[in-house]
Amino acid sequence: MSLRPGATGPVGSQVSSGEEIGAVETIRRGIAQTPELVHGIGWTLFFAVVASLGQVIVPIAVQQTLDRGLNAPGGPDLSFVTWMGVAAFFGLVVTSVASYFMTSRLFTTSERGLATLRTKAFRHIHDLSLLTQSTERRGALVSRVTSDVDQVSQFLVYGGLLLVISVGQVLVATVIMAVYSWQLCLVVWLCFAPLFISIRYFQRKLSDAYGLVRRQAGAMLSAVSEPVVGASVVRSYAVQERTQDRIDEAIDGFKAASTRAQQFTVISFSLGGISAGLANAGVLVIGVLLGLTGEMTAGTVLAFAFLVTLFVGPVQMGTQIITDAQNAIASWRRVIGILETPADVVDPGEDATHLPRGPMDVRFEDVSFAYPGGPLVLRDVDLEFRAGTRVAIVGETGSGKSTFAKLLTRLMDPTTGRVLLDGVDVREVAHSSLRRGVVLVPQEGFLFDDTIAANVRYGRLEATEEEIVRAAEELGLADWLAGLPSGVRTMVGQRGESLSAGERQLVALLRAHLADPDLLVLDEATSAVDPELEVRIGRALERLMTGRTSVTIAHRLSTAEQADEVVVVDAGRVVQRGSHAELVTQPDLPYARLHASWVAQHGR
Ligand SMILES: Nc1ncnc2c1ncn2[C@@H]1O[C@H](COP(=O)(O)OP(=O)(O)OP(=O)(O)O)[C@@H](O)[C@H]1O
Repeated sequence: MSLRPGATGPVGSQVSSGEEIGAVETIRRGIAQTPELVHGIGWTLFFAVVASLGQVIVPIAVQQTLDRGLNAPGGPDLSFVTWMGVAAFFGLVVTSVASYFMTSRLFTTSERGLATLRTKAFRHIHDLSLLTQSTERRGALVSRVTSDVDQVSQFLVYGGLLLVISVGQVLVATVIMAVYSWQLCLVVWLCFAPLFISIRYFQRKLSDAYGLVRRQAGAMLSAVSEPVVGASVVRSYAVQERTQDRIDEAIDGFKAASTRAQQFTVISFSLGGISAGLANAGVLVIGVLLGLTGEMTAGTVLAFAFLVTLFVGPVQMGTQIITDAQNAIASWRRVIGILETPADVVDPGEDATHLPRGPMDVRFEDVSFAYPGGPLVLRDVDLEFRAGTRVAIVGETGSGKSTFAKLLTRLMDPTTGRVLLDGVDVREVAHSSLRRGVVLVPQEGFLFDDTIAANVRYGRLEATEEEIVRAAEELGLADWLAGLPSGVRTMVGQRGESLSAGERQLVALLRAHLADPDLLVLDEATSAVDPELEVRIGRALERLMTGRTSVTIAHRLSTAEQADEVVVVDAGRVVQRGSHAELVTQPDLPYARLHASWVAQHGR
C-alpha cells in the first residue's frame, strides 16, 4: 500500500447509530454478521410445522367423535370414539415432542449466534480508533454491546420461538377452517381484517418509539456509570445532588420513551381482543344459523370453536411479538451500527512493512491534524529526530503536545502529511511491528485490578516472574519491589488505587521496559510525588531511555534541560528547536518565557 505525501487520512469516523437501516435489511445484515443464527433452521421449522399440525388433531377428533361416533346413524359407535381418543392423545404427544425439539434447537442456535455477535461487537470496539470511540459516550457504547445484544437475545429465544409457532398455527388453523366451512373461515378473517391492516402502521410507530427507547437506555447507562467511575470527584466536590439530578433526568427520559412505546402496544393488543371477541361471537351465531338450515353439524361448530382459539391465540400473541420484534430490531440496528463503523486506523495487512530493530529515526512531514469537526490543532509540522536522540516537547497547555504523541504512536492518523519511522510511513507498518517497536507511556497509565506482575506483563505477555524482577533490577527498582507486601504479586486494586501515584508510574515504566521498545514516547506525569520516589522515577527513566530514541512530552522543564533536543510547540506550530542551552539564551521567544515561569514557580 502506498500513500501519497499529504494524503488525507480518515480521522475518527462517528460510530454509526444504525437508525437508517430498515427492518428487513437489519435482519439480513444481522444474519450476514452472525450466520450461526440460521444454522439448521430447516429442522427447527420442520419441528414447528409438526407441532402446529399436531395441535389440529384434537379439534378434528372432537368433531369426528361428535358427528361420526356419538351421533352415528346406528347409535353411538364406542370403538370409533376410542380410536378418536387415541388419535387425540397421539396428537398431544407429537405436539409435545416436536415442541421440545424446536425449543431446544432455537435456544441453542440463538445463544451460539449471540455469543458470536457479542464477541464480534466487543472486538470491533477495540479495533476502533480512540477518536472514534470517544465520539460516543463510553457508557452508551457499553450499553450497545450489552443491553442491546440482550434485547436481541430475548427476542430471538422467546419471541422468535413464538413467532415460528404462531405463523404455523395461523396457517394450519386457516386451512382446516376453510376445509370445514369457508363461510366461517371468512367471518374469522373479516373480524381480524382491521387488525391486520393496521399492523404496518403500528409496526412503524413502534419502530420509532423503540429506537428512542434504546437511545434513552444508552444515555441512562452512561449517566449512571460515569459518576460511579468518577465517584471520588463527585464526593470531593459534593456534587451528589447535581449528579443525582442528571441520573434522574436520564431515568425519566427512559421512562417517558418506554411508556410511549407501550401505549402503541396497548392499543394494538386491545384491537386484538376486540377482534377475538367478534370472531368467537360471529362463528357461534353464523355456525348456529348454518346448523339450523342443516348446512353444518354440531361437531363442526364445536370443532370451529377450538380452531378459532387456535387462530386467535397466536394472532393476539403476534401483537406482543411485533412489539418485542421492534424493540429487538432497534437494538440489533445499534449493534450492526457498531460492527459497520469502519476501523479507521487499519492494519495494512499483507503488504505491511516490518520495522528493523534498533533505535528509530523519526520524521514528521508537513503534518497537520484536526479533531473531527474542529480546527487544526497541529499545523505544518516538519521535524526530524535522529535515531537514539532524546527529545523533549514543551509548550503551553492545549498547544498540541499530546496530539503529537498520539500521531507518533498511531493512535490516530494525520489529517494531512506523513509520520515516518525509519523512513516508512506509519500507515504502512504492520500493527504488530508498530506495537512492538513503539511504546507510549501515558500520563496516567491504566492499571488493571490484578497483581503488579500481571500489569507489567501487558508489556510482554510471556514474561516470567524472574524476568520481571530482573527488569526491576535493571531500572533500579528491585528494593522498592522487595519492600512491597507481596513483591511482584502485590495486588494493585481497581485502577491501581492501592498504590501511590508515583508507584503507579513505576509500574508503567516497568511495563515499558519489559516491552523493550525502539522508540519510547512518554507523556510525563504531572502529579507530584515525594522526593525519594521522584529520584527513583528519574533514575528509572534515565535507564529506560538509554539506547533508544525517546520523545517526552515534558511538563517539567528539568526534563527539557536533560534532553538532547527541545521542540517548542505553540498553538499547534513548532516555533523553536534546539538544546536547552541554546533556547534559554533566546529572550522574548516562548521557551525563555516558559523557562522563566518554571523557575519562578520551582525556585531553580
Ligand atoms: N479528543 C479531542 N477532541 C477534540 N479536540 C481535542 C481532543 N483532544 C484534544 N483536543 C484539542 O486539541 C488541542 C490540543 O490538545 P492537546 O491535548 O494535544 O494539548 P497538550 O499540549 O497536550 O495539552 P496539555 O499539556 O494540557 O496536555 C486542544 O485545543 C484540545 O482542546
